[in-house]
Amino acid sequence: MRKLAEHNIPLREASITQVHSVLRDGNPLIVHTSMFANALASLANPKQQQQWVPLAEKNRIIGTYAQTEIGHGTFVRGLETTAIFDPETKEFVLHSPTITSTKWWPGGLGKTANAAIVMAQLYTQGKCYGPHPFFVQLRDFDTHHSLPGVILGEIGPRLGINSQDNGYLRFDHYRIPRTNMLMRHSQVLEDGSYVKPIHNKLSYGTMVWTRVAIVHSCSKKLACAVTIATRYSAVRHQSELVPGKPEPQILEYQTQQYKLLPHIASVFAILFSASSVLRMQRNVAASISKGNVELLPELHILSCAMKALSSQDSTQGIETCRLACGGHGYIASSGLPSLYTSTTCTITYEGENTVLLLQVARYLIKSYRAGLEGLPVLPSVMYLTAPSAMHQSPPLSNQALIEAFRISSANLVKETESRLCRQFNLEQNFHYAWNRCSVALVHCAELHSRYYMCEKFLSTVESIRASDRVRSVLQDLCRLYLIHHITLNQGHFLRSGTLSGVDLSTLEEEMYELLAKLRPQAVPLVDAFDFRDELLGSTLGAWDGRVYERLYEEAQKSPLNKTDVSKAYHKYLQPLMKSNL
Ligand SMILES: CCCCCCCCCCCCCCCC(=O)SCCNC(=O)CCNC(=O)[C@H](O)C(C)(C)COP(=O)(O)OP(=O)(O)OC[C@H]1O[C@@H](n2cnc3c(N)ncnc32)[C@H](O)[C@@H]1OP(=O)(O)O
Ligand SMILES: Cc1cc2nc3c(=O)[nH]c(=O)nc-3n(C[C@H](O)[C@H](O)[C@H](O)COP(=O)(O)OP(=O)(O)OC[C@H]3O[C@@H](n4cnc5c(N)ncnc54)[C@H](O)[C@@H]3O)c2cc1C
Repeated sequence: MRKLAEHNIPLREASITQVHSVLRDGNPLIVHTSMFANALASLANPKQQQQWVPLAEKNRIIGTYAQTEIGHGTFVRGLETTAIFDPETKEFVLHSPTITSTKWWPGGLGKTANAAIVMAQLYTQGKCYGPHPFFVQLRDFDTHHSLPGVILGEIGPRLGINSQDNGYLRFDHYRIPRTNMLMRHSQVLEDGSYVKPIHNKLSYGTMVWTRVAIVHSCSKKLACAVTIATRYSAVRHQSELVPGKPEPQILEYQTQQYKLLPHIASVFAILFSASSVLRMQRNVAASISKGNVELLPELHILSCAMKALSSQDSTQGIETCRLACGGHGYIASSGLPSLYTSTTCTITYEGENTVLLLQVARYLIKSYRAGLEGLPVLPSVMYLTAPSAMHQSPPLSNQALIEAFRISSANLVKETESRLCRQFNLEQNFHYAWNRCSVALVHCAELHSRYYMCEKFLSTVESIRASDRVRSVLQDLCRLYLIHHITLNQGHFLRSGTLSGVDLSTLEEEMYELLAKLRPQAVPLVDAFDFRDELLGSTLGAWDGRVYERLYEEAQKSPLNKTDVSKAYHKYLQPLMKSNL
């Protein structure tokens, strides 16, 4: 926090710096600096901001974002916590009517936060208007005791991020002033009348913002993992590549290059996509402040798509890096286990990936149908009904590969839409038909998202300002990324007729050549990510390559090594050894 202040970084921008990576097993302040700060910035009106933002900036108020309940995380409309307006006292009464309405999971809620943005069903004049955000004080600002009517606790150990106190929260008819409803987009007036927002999903804005931040953080986490595994692979010598010759660096094995280089490429693909979505988010935020919500659906879908893909890719990439380090990848001091546990949760939080991909698929199907009818569709999905441009680029050029992605994605959407129509004719119910097609729909969303990421990678590399040598390395990496994902998705390209079996064999050959060509660049590429050793926190990945010394030194810190004979020997082992069992 001192560093943020020193560098004049506003609270809500802390999450896109590397400040949170310093704490490896999660951070009780992360939701405060990200979602809470952003909710105040985007959902509170100017007067409310004046009241709470300075206190939050000074950490007098430490907040969290309390939306998920034990019973509902995904289905936000199903939340059960109520906020009923009492016109007599001009207050909202917050209440948790059932066990399933208990808020569950919010980061920092258990012990750290003294306030929260609470999402609750808004009732006024006898009518429910759906989930709305409220600023709620939970603890006394001086003593830190929970306030009467607020029941708080921590939910217990998790797979990872255990330095973060994820909490639970119940309300017992807890009263807050009317003016604590975040009123930038919708309001409840003193007489209880409701003023609706210009778009009914604006109250979901904090989730959209966080999804964009997650994409960025996924590229950083994956960059840490590939740095560790690549440096280690240059230090580690094992087996014989040629019988009788010295043991080579394990990075010489083609299989090892195949494990690492596509994930190094992936760091760039995710980073460039993150920058593109971030730019779009800034434009949309500026438009919204002028009352224009036209591009909000596009931003929602793009952030869902990129959050889903980047969390999946980075999690898989980190696990591959761990495996690529053999036994030493399993030791905590390698840094890889905590990178994995603090990244795999991004698949679930801020919208479970399948659910987000189904949002993308819904948009694809709607846009495809609109395009067929000649209705206007937004830029990222115009290609679904645009004519094929396959013949215009040289065969197997980067542009041709992007076109192959585009046509295959459009083809899959077309096929799936026909399936949906057939299923609808059988079921006579759109929702049942949708469910029956949902595996295919998720595949549509994945291919569309991959197309977007490939396209962003290529267009960024083509326009980037860099020396010829650096550009050439990035071009090779980008090429490797495109080919790698084509080989992983060969079925779609064969089905759409955009690539033949011979094309795929040619591309595969090229991929193997690229692995060898990029091998000498692997260490410089990860060095260029420029992580300090303190930030990586890894015995295997430190810059000086003293892997074995560091492993040994770290082992000395184990509490079991404080004494030669442990207490457990006297208590359990010795009696067992003498018992003749
Ligand atoms: C280096 C280290 C640094 C680390 C730096 C990390 C970063 C910082 C990390 C902080 C750490 C976070 C920790 C986790 C924090 C939680 O996890 S907080 C809880 C997050 N919860 C979720 O994400 C819940 C997911 N669910 C949802 O968002 C919604 O329920 C769903 C799935 C979008 C569905 O919403 P719904 O209201 O039922 O809407 P639905 O009927 O499906 O759709 C109606 C229309 O609304 C549209 N719509 C839905 N949502 C939206 C939206 N948001 N905007 C616009 N339109 C929308 C739909 O597209 C649809 O449009 P049409 O097709 O009708 O045109
Ligand atoms: C580490 C961590 C931190 C978190 N921090 C916060 C926080 O700070 N604040 C907060 O409010 N919440 C937080 N959460 C909660 C998180 O946002 C939810 O867990 C997440 O949105 C998923 O919802 P769920 O748990 O209800 O999963 P569920 O929706 O119950 O998912 C279970 C399964 O059902 C499937 N499913 C659900 N709905 C559908 C559908 N419509 N179609 C197809 N399949 C479906 C899913 O794909 C999944 O396979 C956190 C969670 C974690 C793990």
